[in-house]
Amino acid sequence: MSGLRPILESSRRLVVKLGSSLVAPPSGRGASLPGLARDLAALDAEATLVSSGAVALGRGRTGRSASDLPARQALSAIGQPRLMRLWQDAFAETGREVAQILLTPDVTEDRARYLNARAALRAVHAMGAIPIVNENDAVATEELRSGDNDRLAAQTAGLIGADTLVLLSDVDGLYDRDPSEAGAAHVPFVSRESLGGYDTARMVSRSGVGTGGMGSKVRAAALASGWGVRVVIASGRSDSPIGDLLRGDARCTVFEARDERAPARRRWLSSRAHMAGRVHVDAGAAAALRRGASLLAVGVRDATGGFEAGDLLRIEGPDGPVAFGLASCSEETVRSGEAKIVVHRDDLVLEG
Ligand SMILES: Nc1ncnc2c1ncn2[C@@H]1O[C@H](COP(=O)(O)OP(=O)(O)O)[C@@H](O)[C@H]1O
Ligand SMILES: N[C@@H](CCC(=O)OP(=O)(O)O)C(=O)O
Repeated sequence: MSGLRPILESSRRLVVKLGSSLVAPPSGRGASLPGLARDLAALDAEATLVSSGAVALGRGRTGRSASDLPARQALSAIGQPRLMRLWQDAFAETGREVAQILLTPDVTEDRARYLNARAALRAVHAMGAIPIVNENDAVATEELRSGDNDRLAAQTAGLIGADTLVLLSDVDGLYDRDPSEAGAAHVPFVSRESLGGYDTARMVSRSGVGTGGMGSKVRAAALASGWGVRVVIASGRSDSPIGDLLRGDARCTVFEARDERAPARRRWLSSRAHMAGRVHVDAGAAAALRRGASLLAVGVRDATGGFEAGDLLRIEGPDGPVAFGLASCSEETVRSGEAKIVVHRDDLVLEG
C-alpha cells in the first residue's frame, strides 16, 4: 500500500470526523482520542474535528434512551460537556486548546449565518485552537435537525474550504455489501462515475449508537468530492489513525475528487437542504445551462413552489434534473412575464 502521504501532507485544511461508535463505543474498541490528537498536532495542516458522541455519552451517563425529541435534547445536553472534556484531555499533552462549535442546519440555509460560522471557525484557528464541531442537538427540532454528522462534516469542509475530509468510523471503508455479510469485499477507490451505482439507503448502521451508517458517509463523500475535496473513509480504531494512513498501514476508501475546486459561493449553495421551488425549462435552456449560461425567463416552461428571490430552486429539463440555484426573482414575476433572468450563472450548480 502506498499510503496517503501525498494527499495528507499536501493538505492545507483538513476536516476529520469521528462517529459515535468511536467516541462512545457500546462495546469493543473505540478510538484513541489522544492518539488522534498527537497525529493532528504533528501535521502542518489546519485541522478541524467534527465529533459525534454527545447523545451516546449522555445515554451512557443516564441509562436513558433517546426515545423522542425531548429525550434526545436532554441526552445531548448532558453528553456534550463530557464530549468536550474528552477532547480537552486528549489534546492536553499537545499543548493545543480545543474550541466547541455547535451548528444548526439553518447555518447553511442563510448566507449571513453561513459566513458568520465561517468567521468563527477562522477566528478559532487564528488562535491556534482546534475546533470541535457538532450539531447543536439540544436546541434541534424535528423540522430543524440534521441528525447526520457525516453531512455536517462535508458541510464543514465546504464552509472552511478544506482540501481533505477524513471520515473515521468503526469500519475501514466502504464494502460492496454490508461487511457482516459473507464474502463482502473492501472497495479501495470510488470513481466519480461509479458513485451513483451505490444503494446508500441499504448501508445502515449496526453499532446501536451510529445514526447514518455507511450510506450517509457515501452521500457526504459525494457532496464534498463534487466540490473538489479529497474524501477518505478509514477506521479510527487505532492509536494513530492518521499516522496509519500516512504510512500506508491501514486500508481505506478514497473517493475521486472533481478536478476543479468549487468556488465558496457554490459550495454554500449545494450545502443547502431546503429547496423552495422548481422550474421546468425547455431543451434549449437546459443545453445553455450546461454550457454555463444563466437561466433566462424565455426558457422557463413552468414554475412551482411559490418561491421568492433568494430561494433555492431545482431546475429540470425535458430529460430530468439539470441544476439548482438561487432565484434572482419571484415566481410571480416569472409568471407575469416581468422577469428576465431567473437564475444568474454565478448562482447555479449543475447536477451530476
Ligand atoms: N456497504 C457497507 N460498507 C461498509 N459499512 C457498511 C456497509 N453497509 C452498512 N455498513 C455499516 O455502517 C457502519 C458505519 O456507520 P455508523 O455505524 O453510522 O458509524 P459512525 O458512528 O462511525 O458514523 C459500519 O460499521 C457497518 O456496520
Ligand atoms: N450529533 C450527534 C451525532 C449524530 C450522528 O450523525 O452520529 P454518527 O452517525 O455516529 O456520526 C451526537 O453528537 O450524538
